[in-house]
Amino acid sequence: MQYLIQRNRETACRVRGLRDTFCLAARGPRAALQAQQPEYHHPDRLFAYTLNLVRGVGSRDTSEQELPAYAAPLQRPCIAVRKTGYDLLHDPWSNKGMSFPPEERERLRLRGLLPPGHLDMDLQKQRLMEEYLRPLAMVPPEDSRLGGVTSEMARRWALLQALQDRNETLFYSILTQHFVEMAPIIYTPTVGWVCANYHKLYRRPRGMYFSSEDRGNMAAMAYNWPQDDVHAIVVTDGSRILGLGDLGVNGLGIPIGKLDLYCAAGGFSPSHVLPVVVDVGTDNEALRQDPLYAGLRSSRLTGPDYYRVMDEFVAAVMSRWPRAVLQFEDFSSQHAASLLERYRHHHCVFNDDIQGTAATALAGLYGALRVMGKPYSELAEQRVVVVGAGSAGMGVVQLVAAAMEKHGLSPSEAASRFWMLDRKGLITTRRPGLQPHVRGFARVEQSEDGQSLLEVVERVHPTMLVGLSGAGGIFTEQVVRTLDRHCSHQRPVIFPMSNPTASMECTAEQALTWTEGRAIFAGGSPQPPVRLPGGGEPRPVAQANNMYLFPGIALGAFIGRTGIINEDMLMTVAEALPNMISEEGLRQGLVYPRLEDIRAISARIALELCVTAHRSGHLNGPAREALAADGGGVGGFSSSRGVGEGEKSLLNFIVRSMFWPEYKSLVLLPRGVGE
Ligand SMILES: NC(=O)C1=CN([C@@H]2O[C@H](COP(=O)(O)OP(=O)(O)OC[C@H]3O[C@@H](n4cnc5c(N)ncnc54)[C@H](O)[C@@H]3O)[C@@H](O)[C@H]2O)C=CC1
Ligand SMILES: CC(=O)C(=O)O
Ligand SMILES: [Mg+2]
Repeated sequence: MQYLIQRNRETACRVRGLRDTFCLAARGPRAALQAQQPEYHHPDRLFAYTLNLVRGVGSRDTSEQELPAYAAPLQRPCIAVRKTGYDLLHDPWSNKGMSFPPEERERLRLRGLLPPGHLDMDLQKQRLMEEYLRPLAMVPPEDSRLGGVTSEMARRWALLQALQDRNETLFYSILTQHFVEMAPIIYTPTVGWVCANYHKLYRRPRGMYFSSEDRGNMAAMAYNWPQDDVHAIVVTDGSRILGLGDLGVNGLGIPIGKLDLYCAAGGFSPSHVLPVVVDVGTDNEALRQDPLYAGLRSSRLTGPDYYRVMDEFVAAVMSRWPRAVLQFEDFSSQHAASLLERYRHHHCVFNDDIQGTAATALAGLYGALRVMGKPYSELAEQRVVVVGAGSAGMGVVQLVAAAMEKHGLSPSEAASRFWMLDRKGLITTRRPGLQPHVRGFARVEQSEDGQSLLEVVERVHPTMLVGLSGAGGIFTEQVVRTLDRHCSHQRPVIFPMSNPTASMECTAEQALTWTEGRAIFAGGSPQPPVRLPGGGEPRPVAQANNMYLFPGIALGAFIGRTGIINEDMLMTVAEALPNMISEEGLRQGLVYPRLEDIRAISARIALELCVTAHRSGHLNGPAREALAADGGGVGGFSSSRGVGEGEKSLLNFIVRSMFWPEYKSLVLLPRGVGE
């Protein structure tokens, strides 16, 4: 028997080169097992068995009586692996994708690296064969909800996704070079289609999954992620993905898309960002019934249970990566604002839909004033109708009102410049159960409660119309023409900001046609240039999307170690962005700077955020030192505000800190070094 072990050990060591592990594992009662179970005479099988003992079972105090129970898993053939976690998933010889059973996920440190659901090999084959036989069958041109995403866009997404899985440096090099062309492929609108179909498109794991079934384990799970130094995390609970509603764990596509922009536009390194979905169930019945759906099939947690899961998640990731910026993305309004309030004072968190969108909308409205040759202070004269009183709409109203106060209005005067509508129409103080932050902007004329958008526009004569409802097409021809007719002393400003394309409240072509070119327009998703009847050059169209700001906000907060992101910072970046519009852009009616310059824009936004943070004592680390130092100049911006010497130095520091995708020399570390 001793001889048998010796022989097997030597063979296994020779074959596998894993002597240490094997020798450790081969101590104890394995000899008896070999005597009883001839299949363990094969070195691979003996090795796998002993390895399993080391990893899990074997950590217990074993005895010969227990051997048959230990032997049970080995009724099925097994192979030896040395890799665990992320490395194992990316090893094609051992990877099983979503077929890893729960005990292997635990033992091999895969927990959190795969969706919580399980697919057996039959389902995996079925999914592949469906696509094999009907390529891109998931793109239904007739599905108006996802309109705007063609099969060609889906094909390009798949191509880029496969490249990103193989070679991130090449992926980001191409993406930064062709940003304007490719942003609609990796981000809105294509990402909306991707999320709706993520359970069919899923190939390789990307990011992390925490679920309500992981309660009690999240702090440990965070260590399954292979990177010790994460700089930015984008998390969703999948409850409100763009204007597409509850998509459960499929929503992970959004944090992935956002972080692609963090890297391409904001200069974060791809190896230091982490996309996450927290799976608390889904109320999307169609997904729950779909055999390929990869998330929990229970209905969504709510109330204290929900917050317990989120608290544990935030504590887990913030304790492993305390310097990371944590961005909340596409949480339904039921939880978005309360989550932000819950964590914003203790961690560097921000909600992109509330805060990033608010700053972007305010920047666009200032941009519209610049297009009209008016000063920012004219904002206080505007009459603003906002359709959609959810996270995004309320965030916008609050920040724009704060800006009006800066321009001299009292809080009540500022509130009186807004008319908010939700799916029940105009919101007045008559509405029961209004949350305090909505009540402050509810109209006091209670008899008008529930008025339609058309009635409001007819009566109020707004100058600015913002859509954040997710309700595609509700800026009808009649609404837009009425708005235009009553907007005699300035051009009407129309921002249908919902995403993806089919959820936009109207298109650029509609708004410009119905107003005969007078509208100053910006839409949530990209729009092609519009050629108006009567000829002339096609008019380029601005995109009112928070992608203009969130990469720079996160970059500034991370580099400046600000610890918080507050309203002052949002206000500053909103004021800075329109200053980057070129004179030609203003002539063309563009309310945002050129998207081609997104990296320079992000660097500048990061600078503005850091400078504001410095004023309130929130700037820390090397960024604060850089601001105090003299430095050389950095070019590339058209800003009306000059940049002082300290700021030049800080801008240099920011630009130098940004990831740039290029191949670098790789060296092989000798064994033992850096381990
Ligand atoms: N362009 C951008 O940067 C951003 C765009 N968005 C878009 O804004 C939309 C809303 O996002 P959230 O506020 O987070 O969602 P939410 O679910 O919190 O709020 C939606 C609001 O729209 C209202 N609404 C729905 N249907 C309506 C209708 N037919 N008429 C009037 N109001 C209606 C709802 O009552 C609710 O008040 C989404 O489509 C999202 O993609 C959100 C963030 C950023
Ligand atoms: C752009 C974005 O964050 C949204 O549509 O939700
Ligand atoms: Mg969003």
